[in-house]
Amino acid sequence: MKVTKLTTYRLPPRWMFLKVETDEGITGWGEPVIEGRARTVEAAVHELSEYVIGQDPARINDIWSTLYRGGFYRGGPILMSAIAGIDQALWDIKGKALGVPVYQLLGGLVRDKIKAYSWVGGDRPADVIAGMKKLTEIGFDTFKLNGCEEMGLIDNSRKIDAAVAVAAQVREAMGNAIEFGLDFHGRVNAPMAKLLIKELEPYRPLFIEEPVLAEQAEYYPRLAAQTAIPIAAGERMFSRYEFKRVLANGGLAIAQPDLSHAGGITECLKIASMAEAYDVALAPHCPLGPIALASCLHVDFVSYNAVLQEQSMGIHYNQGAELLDYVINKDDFKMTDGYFYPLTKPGLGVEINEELVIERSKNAGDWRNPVWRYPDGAVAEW
Ligand SMILES: O=C(O)[C@H](O)[C@@H](O)[C@@H](O)[C@H](O)CO
Ligand SMILES: [Mg+2]
Repeated sequence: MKVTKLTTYRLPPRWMFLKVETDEGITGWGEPVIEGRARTVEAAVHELSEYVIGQDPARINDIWSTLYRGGFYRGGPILMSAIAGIDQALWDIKGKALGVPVYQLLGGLVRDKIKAYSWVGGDRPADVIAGMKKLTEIGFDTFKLNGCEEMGLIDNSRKIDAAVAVAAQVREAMGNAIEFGLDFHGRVNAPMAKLLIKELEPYRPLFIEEPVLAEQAEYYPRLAAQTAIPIAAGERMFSRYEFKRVLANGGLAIAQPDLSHAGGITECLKIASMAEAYDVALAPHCPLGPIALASCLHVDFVSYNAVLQEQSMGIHYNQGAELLDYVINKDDFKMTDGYFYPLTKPGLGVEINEELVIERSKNAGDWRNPVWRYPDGAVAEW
């Protein structure tokens, strides 16, 4: 079998799908994208396609190594997201060619279901309680919300109190019937992270995500030393080499590689195993679409340390399209009591409505995250 063609489709709300065709009629789908830089990743996918077209799609490891090592320069969000989407599609082809779901190719199920969590509250979490109550009715008991709004390098008590008030309201309204992670979203610098985490301790968030930016990962062990709340990070770490340093330095309790940013299934499996060796849990990052989610689920179902799966149903970013809009086999993604079950169809287990993809890709738009500014006019981390 040989790869014959790579076609990319930028799509609402802010996704990109990749279709990889072969000379035996088997097609694989991937989801290479960096939110807000879809066109850049698209160019990278087509530049890398020179190393994929004409190749045997079964040789995933060799193609992956060629894409990663063959261009001298390596790593980073753009190239690793392009590789991720190609890798996902190659695993999809392999599973379809052999008639088995990808998790069977990776040693089979290590669990029967994986707990999902849902975003509530949007960019500026105010009233998250209503959102949580609605989702508990369909079985969710685990949520994530932004831990704060903009936070200056040194900020004032009112900002800290506003952030803590949200966590206090959640615990007040929901008790310990639910759990919630707080995503600092990289908005907080080391000095304020120490203070904010200390003030949040009494409300026992399930984890604090990106307490500081990934480029400040050396603070993770120092922050972990001051708090019992698990530190989570990984969505802006793009290879096992980035995770290696962070795992070795300690402090990380939950690794959150993104299956569409960190080299795909091939690389994230390695990251999952490395994390397990350090007793670090796996909770793949996934605010994206169905192919990214399916790729996460196959890794979750073969990774002993997988504990939670992010998914974008109802996420504040999904304006213009919802998680399963482009999926034919929607029922396979049904969450029961807040859990996902294995995708058992061959390959990744996502049947893409190609006609709708082609239609909606005609005016996809270019999603951009907001650029926030501090009161003094300087750019703030969003
Ligand atoms: O945890 C999450 O889902 C992420 O922090 C998410 O909010 C961002 O990755 C966003 O997608 C960037 O555009
Ligand atoms: Mg996050």
